[in-house]
Amino acid sequence: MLSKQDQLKKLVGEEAVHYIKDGMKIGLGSGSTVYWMVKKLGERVKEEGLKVEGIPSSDLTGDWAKEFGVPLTDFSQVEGLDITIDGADEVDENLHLIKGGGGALFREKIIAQAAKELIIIVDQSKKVQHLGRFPLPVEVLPFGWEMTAKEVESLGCEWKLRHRENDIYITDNGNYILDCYFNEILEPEKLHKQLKLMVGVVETGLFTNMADKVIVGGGDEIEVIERKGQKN
Ligand SMILES: O=C(CO)[C@H](O)[C@H](O)COP(=O)(O)O
Repeated sequence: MLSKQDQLKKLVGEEAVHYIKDGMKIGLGSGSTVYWMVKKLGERVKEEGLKVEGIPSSDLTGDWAKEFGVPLTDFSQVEGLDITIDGADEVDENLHLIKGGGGALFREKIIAQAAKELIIIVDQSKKVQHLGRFPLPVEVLPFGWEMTAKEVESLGCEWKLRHRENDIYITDNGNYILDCYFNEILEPEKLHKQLKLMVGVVETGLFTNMADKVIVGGGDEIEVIERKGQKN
């Protein structure tokens, strides 16, 4: 029996598959909402003979794609993606996002940038006025991470080095993650740029001005929020 939140994740995950057309190259995000999207996409591939290829943003998503029969490719074979569908940890009123709760933010950003359209799928609990209540994941190089953490802290946050059980969490790229407690991020673009200037920072979980559509599940309803204005 799925929890109410998981029912909403399933609802929006399956809804997003309607935006996928025959022949598309698709960026496959990560997380429990994306799980439902990949599963439904696999059904369409089997039942309708849909010809699509996906690039997964994490090893786990790649495993799901194989399990559900979604053909995979990589960036040595394709020049770009038609669409990327991914979850998020927070979405603000301007469709800026925090991502990386599952630790896949770097590859998620690559597939988000490579796509003509980025669709984000969330349950209503992810909608916020300002980003920052969810700790911002920042992927950092293991070498000298302690120095990088001090630099990050100077921007006004507390941080925790992410662990999985008793071990340091290692991303699919072999890096560490600092979960940064800013509480309220009023200028996400500025903060992202400040962090990216730090030599030990690989990528941040701030996805600003990237989402084209956010599909939000709430109650029995689905709300589709479209971006206003041009992308950067
Ligand atoms: O950014 C992510 C992983 O790095 C996920 O998209 C985000 O954490 C949302 O996950 P879920 O759908 O499980 O709530």
